[in-house]
Amino acid sequence: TNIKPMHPTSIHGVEDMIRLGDLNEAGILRNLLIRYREKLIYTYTGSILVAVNPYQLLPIYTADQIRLYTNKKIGEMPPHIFAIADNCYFNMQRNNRDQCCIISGESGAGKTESTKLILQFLAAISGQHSWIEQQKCLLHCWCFLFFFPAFGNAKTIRNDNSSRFGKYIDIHFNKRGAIEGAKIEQYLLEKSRVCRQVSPKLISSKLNS
Ligand SMILES: Nc1ncnc2c1ncn2[C@@H]1O[C@H](COP(=O)(O)OP(=O)(O)OP(=O)(O)O)[C@@H](O)[C@H]1O
Repeated sequence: TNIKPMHPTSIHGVEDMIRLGDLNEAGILRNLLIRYREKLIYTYTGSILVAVNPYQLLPIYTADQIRLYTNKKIGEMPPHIFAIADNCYFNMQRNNRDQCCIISGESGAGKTESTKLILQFLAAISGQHSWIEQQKCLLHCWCFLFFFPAFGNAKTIRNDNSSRFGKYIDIHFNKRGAIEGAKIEQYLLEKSRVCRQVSPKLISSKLNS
Protein backbone atom coordinates (compact mmCIF):
# COMPACT_ATOMS: atom_id res chain seq x y z
CA THR A 1 0.00 0.00 0.00
CA ASN A 2 3.03 2.22 0.54
CA ILE A 3 4.30 1.76 -3.01
CA LYS A 4 4.65 5.03 -4.92
CA PRO A 5 5.12 5.38 -8.68
CA MET A 6 8.68 6.26 -9.73
CA HIS A 7 9.23 9.90 -10.65
CA PRO A 8 10.05 10.32 -14.40
CA THR A 9 13.48 11.81 -13.53
CA SER A 10 14.46 8.48 -11.90
CA ILE A 11 13.92 6.52 -15.11
CA HIS A 12 16.78 7.84 -17.23
CA GLY A 13 18.80 9.64 -14.55
CA VAL A 14 19.82 13.29 -14.25
CA GLU A 15 23.17 15.11 -14.38
CA ASP A 16 22.33 17.23 -11.33
CA MET A 17 20.61 15.37 -8.52
CA ILE A 18 18.98 18.59 -7.31
CA ARG A 19 16.56 17.92 -10.20
CA LEU A 20 15.62 14.45 -8.94
CA GLY A 21 11.92 14.04 -8.17
CA ASP A 22 12.71 11.20 -5.76
CA LEU A 23 15.21 13.04 -3.60
CA ASN A 24 15.90 10.29 -1.09
CA GLU A 25 18.68 7.72 -0.56
CA ALA A 26 17.16 5.16 -2.93
CA GLY A 27 16.61 7.81 -5.63
CA ILE A 28 20.19 9.07 -5.34
CA LEU A 29 21.69 5.57 -5.47
CA ARG A 30 19.53 4.62 -8.44
CA ASN A 31 20.57 7.76 -10.30
CA LEU A 32 24.26 7.04 -9.68
CA LEU A 33 23.79 3.42 -10.77
CA ILE A 34 22.01 4.32 -14.03
CA ARG A 35 24.80 6.73 -14.90
CA TYR A 36 27.58 4.38 -13.80
CA ARG A 37 26.22 1.67 -16.13
CA GLU A 38 26.64 4.14 -18.99
CA LYS A 39 30.20 4.86 -17.83
CA LEU A 40 29.11 8.31 -16.58
CA ILE A 41 30.99 8.34 -13.31
CA TYR A 42 30.45 12.01 -12.43
CA THR A 43 27.18 13.55 -11.20
CA TYR A 44 26.46 16.93 -9.61
CA THR A 45 24.44 17.71 -6.52
CA GLY A 46 24.35 21.46 -6.94
CA SER A 47 27.96 22.58 -6.80
CA ILE A 48 29.16 19.29 -5.29
CA LEU A 49 30.58 16.64 -7.61
CA VAL A 50 29.92 12.99 -6.80
CA ALA A 51 32.45 10.61 -8.38
CA VAL A 52 32.00 6.85 -8.58
CA ASN A 53 35.27 4.91 -8.90
CA PRO A 54 35.20 3.18 -12.31
CA TYR A 55 38.21 0.93 -11.57
CA GLN A 56 39.12 1.18 -15.25
CA LEU A 57 40.81 3.76 -17.43
CA LEU A 58 38.13 5.85 -19.14
CA PRO A 59 39.01 8.05 -22.14
CA ILE A 60 37.75 11.19 -20.41
CA TYR A 61 40.97 12.79 -19.23
CA THR A 62 42.62 13.65 -22.54
CA ALA A 63 44.05 16.98 -23.68
CA ASP A 64 40.89 17.47 -25.76
CA GLN A 65 38.74 17.07 -22.66
CA ILE A 66 40.90 19.64 -20.86
CA ARG A 67 40.30 22.08 -23.72
CA LEU A 68 36.57 21.34 -23.69
CA TYR A 69 36.24 22.12 -19.99
CA THR A 70 38.44 25.22 -19.94
CA ASN A 71 36.67 28.49 -19.16
CA LYS A 72 33.18 26.98 -18.94
CA LYS A 73 30.48 27.58 -16.37
CA ILE A 74 29.49 24.66 -14.12
CA GLY A 75 26.57 22.91 -15.81
CA GLU A 76 27.51 24.07 -19.30
CA MET A 77 29.23 20.72 -19.90
CA PRO A 78 28.43 17.28 -18.46
CA PRO A 79 29.65 16.78 -14.87
CA HIS A 80 33.41 16.26 -14.67
CA ILE A 81 36.29 16.72 -12.22
CA PHE A 82 37.84 19.13 -14.77
CA ALA A 83 34.78 21.36 -14.46
CA ILE A 84 35.41 21.69 -10.72
CA ALA A 85 39.11 22.47 -11.29
CA ASP A 86 38.21 24.98 -14.00
CA ASN A 87 35.64 26.65 -11.75
CA CYS A 88 38.20 27.05 -8.93
CA TYR A 89 40.86 28.40 -11.29
CA PHE A 90 38.65 30.98 -12.94
CA ASN A 91 36.98 32.05 -9.66
CA MET A 92 40.47 32.62 -8.27
CA GLN A 93 41.42 34.78 -11.24
CA ARG A 94 38.09 36.62 -11.49
CA ASN A 95 37.64 37.37 -7.78
CA ASN A 96 41.32 37.43 -6.83
CA ARG A 97 40.57 35.14 -3.89
CA ASP A 98 41.94 31.80 -2.68
CA GLN A 99 39.86 28.76 -3.55
CA CYS A 100 39.53 25.49 -1.70
CA CYS A 101 38.54 22.03 -2.90
CA ILE A 102 37.58 19.37 -0.37
CA ILE A 103 37.85 15.79 -1.58
CA SER A 104 36.40 13.18 0.73
CA GLY A 105 35.34 9.56 0.62
CA GLU A 106 36.16 6.18 2.09
CA SER A 107 39.42 4.34 1.44
CA GLY A 108 39.70 3.37 -2.22
CA ALA A 109 36.99 5.82 -3.32
CA GLY A 110 39.39 7.64 -5.64
CA LYS A 111 40.41 10.76 -3.67
CA THR A 112 44.08 10.59 -4.66
CA GLU A 113 43.20 9.97 -8.31
CA SER A 114 40.82 12.95 -8.23
CA THR A 115 43.53 15.14 -6.70
CA LYS A 116 45.93 14.10 -9.47
CA LEU A 117 43.32 14.91 -12.11
CA ILE A 118 42.76 18.38 -10.64
CA LEU A 119 46.54 18.93 -10.64
CA GLN A 120 46.76 17.65 -14.21
CA PHE A 121 44.09 20.14 -15.28
CA LEU A 122 45.63 23.07 -13.37
CA ALA A 123 49.10 22.28 -14.71
CA ALA A 124 47.75 22.13 -18.27
CA ILE A 125 45.85 25.39 -18.19
CA SER A 126 48.27 27.37 -16.05
CA GLY A 127 51.34 26.18 -17.96
CA GLN A 128 50.13 27.71 -21.20
CA HIS A 129 52.13 30.89 -20.69
CA SER A 130 55.70 29.77 -21.26
CA TRP A 131 57.86 26.67 -21.60
CA ILE A 132 59.62 27.31 -18.25
CA GLU A 133 56.32 27.69 -16.43
CA GLN A 134 55.07 24.51 -18.04
CA GLN A 135 58.17 22.59 -16.88
CA LYS A 136 57.77 23.98 -13.35
CA CYS A 137 54.14 22.79 -13.25
CA LEU A 138 55.16 19.36 -14.47
CA LEU A 139 57.86 19.11 -11.80
CA HIS A 140 55.36 19.87 -9.03
CA CYS A 141 52.95 17.30 -10.39
CA TRP A 142 55.68 14.66 -10.64
CA CYS A 143 56.55 15.24 -6.97
CA PHE A 144 52.94 14.62 -6.05
CA LEU A 145 52.50 11.62 -8.32
CA PHE A 146 55.69 9.74 -7.44
CA PHE A 147 57.50 11.01 -4.31
CA PHE A 148 54.65 11.09 -1.84
CA PRO A 149 53.16 7.71 -2.72
CA ALA A 150 56.69 6.21 -2.44
CA PHE A 151 56.96 7.37 1.18
CA GLY A 152 53.42 7.34 2.41
CA ASN A 153 51.39 4.63 0.71
CA ALA A 154 50.80 0.97 1.52
CA LYS A 155 48.80 -1.91 0.14
CA THR A 156 45.68 -2.59 2.16
CA ILE A 157 42.68 -4.87 1.67
CA ARG A 158 40.71 -1.91 0.30
CA ASN A 159 43.28 -0.27 -1.91
CA ASP A 160 46.54 -1.52 -3.46
CA ASN A 161 48.00 1.98 -3.21
CA SER A 162 46.38 3.43 -0.12
CA SER A 163 47.57 6.76 1.35
CA ARG A 164 48.56 6.44 4.99
CA PHE A 165 48.11 10.15 5.69
CA GLY A 166 45.81 12.95 4.60
CA LYS A 167 47.22 15.84 2.65
CA TYR A 168 46.54 19.55 2.63
CA ILE A 169 48.04 20.80 -0.59
CA ASP A 170 48.63 24.49 -1.15
CA ILE A 171 49.12 25.47 -4.76
CA HIS A 172 50.55 28.91 -5.36
CA PHE A 173 49.84 30.85 -8.53
CA ASN A 174 51.51 34.01 -9.75
CA LYS A 175 49.63 37.09 -10.97
CA ARG A 176 49.46 35.66 -14.49
CA GLY A 177 47.77 32.50 -13.22
CA ALA A 178 50.75 30.15 -13.64
CA ILE A 179 51.68 27.69 -10.91
CA GLU A 180 54.63 29.10 -8.94
CA GLY A 181 54.97 26.40 -6.33
CA ALA A 182 53.12 23.96 -4.15
CA LYS A 183 53.50 22.72 -0.62
CA ILE A 184 51.93 20.13 1.58
CA GLU A 185 51.06 22.03 4.71
CA GLN A 186 49.70 19.50 7.13
CA TYR A 187 49.76 15.83 7.58
CA LEU A 188 46.82 14.11 9.11
CA LEU A 189 47.84 10.72 10.41
CA GLU A 190 44.83 8.71 11.45
CA LYS A 191 45.42 5.89 13.94
CA SER A 192 43.29 3.60 11.79
CA ARG A 193 45.64 4.24 8.85
CA VAL A 194 48.83 3.18 10.61
CA CYS A 195 49.62 -0.24 9.19
CA ARG A 196 51.69 -3.13 10.47
CA GLN A 197 52.61 -6.50 9.09
CA VAL A 198 50.27 -9.35 9.84
CA SER A 199 51.85 -11.92 12.19
CA PRO A 200 53.54 -14.84 10.36
CA LYS A 201 51.36 -17.26 12.38
CA LEU A 202 48.18 -15.70 10.97
CA ILE A 203 49.56 -15.85 7.42
CA SER A 204 50.48 -19.53 7.69
CA SER A 205 47.11 -20.42 9.26
CA LYS A 206 45.35 -18.63 6.36
CA LEU A 207 47.52 -20.44 3.81
CA ASN A 208 46.82 -23.81 5.42
CA SER A 209 43.07 -23.30 5.67
N1 LIG B 1 38.86 8.27 -12.01
C1 LIG B 1 39.42 7.06 -11.97
N2 LIG B 1 39.65 6.38 -13.11
C2 LIG B 1 40.22 5.16 -13.10
N3 LIG B 1 40.56 4.50 -11.96
C3 LIG B 1 40.36 5.13 -10.79
C4 LIG B 1 39.78 6.43 -10.72
N4 LIG B 1 39.69 6.78 -9.42
C5 LIG B 1 40.21 5.76 -8.73
N5 LIG B 1 40.62 4.77 -9.53
C6 LIG B 1 41.22 3.46 -9.14
O1 LIG B 1 40.96 3.23 -7.77
C7 LIG B 1 42.18 3.05 -7.05
C8 LIG B 1 42.05 3.70 -5.67
O2 LIG B 1 41.94 5.09 -5.82
P1 LIG B 1 42.69 6.11 -4.81
O3 LIG B 1 44.03 5.60 -4.43
O4 LIG B 1 42.59 7.46 -5.42
O5 LIG B 1 41.72 6.03 -3.55
P2 LIG B 1 41.75 6.91 -2.22
O6 LIG B 1 40.36 7.39 -1.99
O7 LIG B 1 42.82 7.94 -2.29
O8 LIG B 1 42.11 5.78 -1.17
P3 LIG B 1 42.89 5.88 0.25
O9 LIG B 1 42.03 6.73 1.15
O10 LIG B 1 42.97 4.45 0.69
O11 LIG B 1 44.24 6.48 -0.04
C9 LIG B 1 43.26 3.68 -7.91
O12 LIG B 1 44.51 3.05 -7.72
C10 LIG B 1 42.74 3.45 -9.32
O13 LIG B 1 43.08 2.15 -9.76
